[in-house]
Amino acid sequence: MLIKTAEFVISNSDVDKCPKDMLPEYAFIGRSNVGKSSLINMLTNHKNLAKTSGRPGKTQLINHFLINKNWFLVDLPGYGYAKVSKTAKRKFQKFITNYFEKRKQLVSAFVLVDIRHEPQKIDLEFMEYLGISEIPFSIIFTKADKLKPKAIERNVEYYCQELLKTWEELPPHFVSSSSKAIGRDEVLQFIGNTNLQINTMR
Ligand SMILES: Nc1nc2c(ncn2[C@@H]2O[C@H](COP(=O)(O)OP(=O)(O)OP(=O)(O)O)[C@@H](O)[C@H]2O)c(=O)[nH]1
Ligand SMILES: [Mg+2]
Repeated sequence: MLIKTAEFVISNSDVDKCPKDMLPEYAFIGRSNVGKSSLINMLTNHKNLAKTSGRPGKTQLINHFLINKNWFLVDLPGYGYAKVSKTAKRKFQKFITNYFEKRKQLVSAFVLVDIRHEPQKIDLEFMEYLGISEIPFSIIFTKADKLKPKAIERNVEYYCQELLKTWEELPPHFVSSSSKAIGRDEVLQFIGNTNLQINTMR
């Protein structure tokens, strides 16, 4: 999958206001600061297409980026950001779950987890939610540049073993680094292999 063009289209908190085109889309979700927006920039080879920050809570809305004029990458806000009020958290959760439940154009989600961390309850619960909702997803282990190859292998293996305690099958998974462009070809190839098919049964 070659990315020739990538352009920002719209940001909003209302799934009903997302682009109406029936174009396939892929959404990036995970804890605040895990590297969702950076990964979108790395995949599209754009420095500042999606806004990133060293501080968690940068992305606050659903952001649609049109790729090659015929499919979307979607940057979502992160979950698990402690400094947000309970009311803000509830409001946020609602528009994210609305997005996942209503968005027919969503082909697959990518759940990002920091490769340095042990499996976190909030991520495992989110994956369970996707499973129950029958939304296909893959895992992307981010910030691989922070670890040596041996540690990468060990952490991925450990994560997979933990997943197999509750999942019958492992979801597709990738290792990435946005600063070193690791995982770019694999993720883009995976997207290409899904044939950009919208599941009209959802
Ligand atoms: N070393 C390293 N740092 C990264 C990588 N990806 C992201 N970062 C850094 O992690 C921080 C957060 O990155 P973002 O892409 O803004 O994270 P996000 O998941 O979009 O965060 P929210 O929008 O707040 O949910 C920034 O300081 C990035 O530079 C990576 O692959 N390697
Ligand atoms: Mg972000």
